Parts: sequence; structure tokens; C-alpha cells
Amino acid sequence: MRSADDPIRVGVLGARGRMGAEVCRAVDAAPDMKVVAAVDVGDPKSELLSAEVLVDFTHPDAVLDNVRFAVDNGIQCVVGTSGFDSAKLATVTGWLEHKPEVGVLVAPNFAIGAVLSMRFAELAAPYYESAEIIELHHARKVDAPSGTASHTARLIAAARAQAGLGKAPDATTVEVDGARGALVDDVRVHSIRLSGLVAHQEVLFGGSGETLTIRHDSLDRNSFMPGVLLAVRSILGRAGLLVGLDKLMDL
Ligand SMILES: NC(=O)C1=CN([C@@H]2O[C@H](COP(=O)(O)OP(=O)(O)OC[C@H]3O[C@@H](n4cnc5c(N)ncnc54)[C@H](OP(=O)(O)O)[C@@H]3O)[C@@H](O)[C@H]2O)C=CC1
Ligand SMILES: O=C(O)C1=N[C@H](C(=O)O)C[C@H](O)C1
Repeated sequence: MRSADDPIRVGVLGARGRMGAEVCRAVDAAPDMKVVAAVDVGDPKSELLSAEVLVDFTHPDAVLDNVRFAVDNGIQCVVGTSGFDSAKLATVTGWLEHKPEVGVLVAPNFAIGAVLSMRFAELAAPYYESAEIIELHHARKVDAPSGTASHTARLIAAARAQAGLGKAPDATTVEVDGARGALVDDVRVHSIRLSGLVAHQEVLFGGSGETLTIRHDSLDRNSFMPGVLLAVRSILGRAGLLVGLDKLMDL
């Protein structure tokens, strides 16, 4: 049992990756937490058992096994890895039914500006007949569309449905495959992969005689760290599945 003065014991999964390495630095620099295990491919997960909170930035194909490990072992879990659709979230919810004391946060994006921009998009969605998303990332990203764009699309779709809006107007009948992007809950998402970028998103709304563009840019991976540290602190004492850092921000 940790006393209030003891640092929070954090285990990092994907610790040698771009985000995992940044998380290890940020946690060790924070006065109230420390890294007790830094695990990547090939390392035994048993090293993580002394942690109170696991932070996962691995791969969409690996993350569910890691969350299962956390839940089975009664360890709180903060997940940044992308690729969570409703089926994966339902799987985690099922595991948590057997471990009701465990808390899991799945956050599509930990940058405060990205969280705010998703909320702004949700607020704007009922007022515009058209909505499309452009997400722009570094060329080493393995998944498309980004988790942030998929989550944003789902938020917009839910807000449109609630407002009674139908499909966005689109007269396209002749199309080169992929030219109109991917459809996520009927919202078009266009993915750019470009060397030099980190993580960027534009949400475009169009209506009568006006457009609104909500843009967020992560220019450095340190932009995600205040959100990750907030999540590590806040997940202690929480139970169940939370989706989105906004759930810890009173938005
Ligand atoms: N929510 C957010 O705010 C953010 C989320 N992300 C997401 O985080 C994830 C990681 O991104 P990024 O750091 O750029 O990717 P990287 O590829 O740089 O890092 C992932 C690391 O995880 C390792 N890994 C893969 N599988 C496992 C496993 N089963 N156990 C332990 N380690 C494993 C990889 O090893 P190897 O290379 O050998 O496969 C690699 O070292 C992505 O899904 C990305 O979309 C990224 C930025 C912000
Ligand atoms: O891979 C990345 O880099 C990022 N992944 C997350 C996503 O898929 O949305 C978050 C952020 O966009 C950076």
C-alpha cells in the first residue's frame, strides 16, 4: 500500500517507442510518480506487476492483450494506443465486469488542444450540413485513419443524429477509388502521411455562405505529456472504462 507521500508506481508498455520513451522521461521528471518498469517487445510482462498504473503506447494489434494483463492483475491502466473501435471497447467492458474495482482510460489524444478541439467539433456539428475531417501525421504512423479522427467523426455523427441531420450533401458519382476519403459513421476522413509532420487535424464544417475550420497541431510529442500525467494521477481510485481525456477534465 502506498502512502500519500510515495510516488505513483508507473509501468510503461512500448517504452522504447516514440511515445513510450517520452512518457518514461515525463514520468521520471514528475515529482509525484516514478517509472518502475519500462517494457517493450521481448521483455517479460511480469516486470510490470509492481506498478499501480500501466501506460500503454504500443500497437493497435498488441494493446488489447496489454489491457487484459492490467485488468487481470488489478492494475489501473491508461491507454494511448490507437485502433479502439466499439467492439474493442466492449471487450474491455466485458473484462471489467469481472474486475469492477479496476479503472481503464482509453484516450484517443492526450494533447489538451486536441481534446478541446474534439469538444468544439461536437458543439459545432449540429449547426452545419457538411462536415469532413483531414488528419495529417508523420509517415511512420501504421494506422489510418488516426484514432483521433475516428473518435472525432463518431462524436460529430452522434451530434448530427441528435440534431436530426441526415447525410451531408455530396453529388459525387464519378470517383477514383479513395478520392473522397474513408467513411467513419458517415463522416468523411482524409488521411495525409508526410515526413516532417507530428500530429495535426482539421475539422471542416460548411453551411449556408460560411465555413468553420477547427485545427489542432501537435508540433512535438511533449504536447501529449501533461495529459498523460493528468491521466496517471486521475485514474487512481477510478473504476470502470473511461473513453477520452475530457472525462477527467470536467469539460
Ligand atoms: N493518444 C495519444 O495522445 C497518442 C497516441 N499515439 C498512439 O500510440 C501508439 C504508439 O505510437 P508511437 O509511439 O508513435 O509508435 P512506436 O512504433 O514508436 O512505438 C511503439 C512501441 O511499442 C512496441 N511494442 C509493440 N508491441 C508491443 C507489445 N506487445 N508490448 C510492448 N511493446 C510493444 C514497439 O516495438 P517494435 O517497434 O519492435 O514493434 C515500439 O517500440 C500508436 O497507436 C499511436 O497512434 C501516439 C501519439 C499520441
Ligand atoms: O500515431 C501518432 O502519432 C498519433 N496517434 C494518435 C491517433 O491515432 O490519433 C494520436 C495523435 O494523433 C498522434
